Amino acid sequence: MSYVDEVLERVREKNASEPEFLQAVTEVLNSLRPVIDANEEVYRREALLERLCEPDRQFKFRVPWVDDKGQVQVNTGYRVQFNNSIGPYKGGLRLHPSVNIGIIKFLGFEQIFKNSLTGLPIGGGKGGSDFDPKGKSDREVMAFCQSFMTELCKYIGADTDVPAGDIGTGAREIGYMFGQYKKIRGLYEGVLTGKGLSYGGSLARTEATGYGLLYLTEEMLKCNGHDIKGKTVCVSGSGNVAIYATQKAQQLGAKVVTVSDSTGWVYDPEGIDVALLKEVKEVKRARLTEYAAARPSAEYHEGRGVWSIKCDVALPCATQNELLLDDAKQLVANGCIAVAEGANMPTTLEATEYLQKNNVLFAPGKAANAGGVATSALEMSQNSERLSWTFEEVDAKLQNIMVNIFHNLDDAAKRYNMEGDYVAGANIAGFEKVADAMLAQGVC
Ligand SMILES: NC(=O)C1=CN([C@@H]2O[C@H](COP(=O)(O)OP(=O)(O)OC[C@H]3O[C@@H](n4cnc5c(N)ncnc54)[C@H](O)[C@@H]3O)[C@@H](O)[C@H]2O)C=CC1
Ligand SMILES: O=C(O)CCC(=O)C(=O)O
Repeated sequence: MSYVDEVLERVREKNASEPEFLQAVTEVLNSLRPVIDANEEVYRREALLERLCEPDRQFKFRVPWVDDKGQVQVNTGYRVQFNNSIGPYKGGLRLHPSVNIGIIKFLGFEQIFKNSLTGLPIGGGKGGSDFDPKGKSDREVMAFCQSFMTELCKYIGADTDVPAGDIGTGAREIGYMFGQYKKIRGLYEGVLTGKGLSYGGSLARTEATGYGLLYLTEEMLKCNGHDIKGKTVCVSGSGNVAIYATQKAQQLGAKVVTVSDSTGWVYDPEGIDVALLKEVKEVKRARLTEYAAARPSAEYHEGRGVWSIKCDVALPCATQNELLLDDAKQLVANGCIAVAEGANMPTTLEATEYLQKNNVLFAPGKAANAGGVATSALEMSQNSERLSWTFEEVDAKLQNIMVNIFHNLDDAAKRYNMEGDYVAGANIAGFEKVADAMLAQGVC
């Protein structure tokens, strides 16, 4: 049995109740086969893959807090410190009722390769809680965040582990967590990214994941003889990533015609009105029904359906496993030429394979959405040097990083005779640096 198959079997046995983690490991290890085969003796002796698939450590803790009625509520908090061979653990905090250890492990595992692809010195980690900020008052969100940080602050620090936002964690939550960290630890340091601009945040971090997604998509299209200008784009989600992906796509001359949330979706053939979307989602924290009510050209539909709309480019920006095989078939039938993942692992393995087999350009999330964490690393640099850069400086660095990521994964795929397979290219390019660092640092 090959080394990859042996490790996959062991990982499946050990993590049988964590389907998302198994999905992520299976995708990565399968596409690394040519690299592993070429170095099998050393990797096997050093148990490199076993070490890569086992987090350095994981924390699970109780998060008690008091709601507005005086009732004590209890949630579960997690932080998985997956791999710090190339830098301090770095990765977001997800606040969503679906959060469990398997989801945090899949996200932390993906983060190792994504962070490596940025070219910046950051390792992989992820955390979160099953707390749902939706429908909670600001006071309740603050109470939760303070309690969450009261425990988390024991394990993190500007040079050890630097969390950030993810689903359900935006500037408000990061602010409350930063305040609590500072109060308990007595340190004013860059322990979190995505901070507000008045206390150490970076310009362009809010926009970075969505903008970065478009910079990479634009480069991928250009290198394959297409222009983003004039293209019709379907976006899913309507959170941080979706909003700024939509904004940048429209700035680049494309037309975005859909967005969605967990209850429904909007089709707006005249193009999504970003100012209205921001008002509904960022200011009012309301449902998309409010967008449709205020926009005569928009249709609102319950449930899922974004991928049924004809488009040239699809940008899944909501959550994992939201683009299924049937969606992929529909996209291909409608003439879609490119899919770039704004979310983490939004496309199932079967859907990805189908898209690739049908010559749809496919940019995986660990490359396409790396602009967020890359800009977080730029925020860490600014915090360390006690300076802040202009929006234009950060945006230019982001653009450069995203274009480089595309070329690195394109080159990696070509080196292993898999030209055009950007999934394999991203995994290989991300893996090589981490593997070198792990081997150089000995058995640890
Ligand atoms: N915020 C960031 O900088 C980064 C985020 N990501 C990923 O992008 C994705 C979106 O994250 P954000 O925009 O930050 O979160 P967000 O909390 O701002 O927005 C999440 C969006 O997804 C939708 N959503 C959540 N669960 C859903 C479901 N089950 N079905 C349909 N829609 C659902 C929500 O309604 C919302 O529109 C996630 O996969 C996240 O891990 C990846 C890289 C960086
Ligand atoms: O900005 C960060 O540190 C993390 C962003 C994130 O969670 C992600 O890339 O999925």
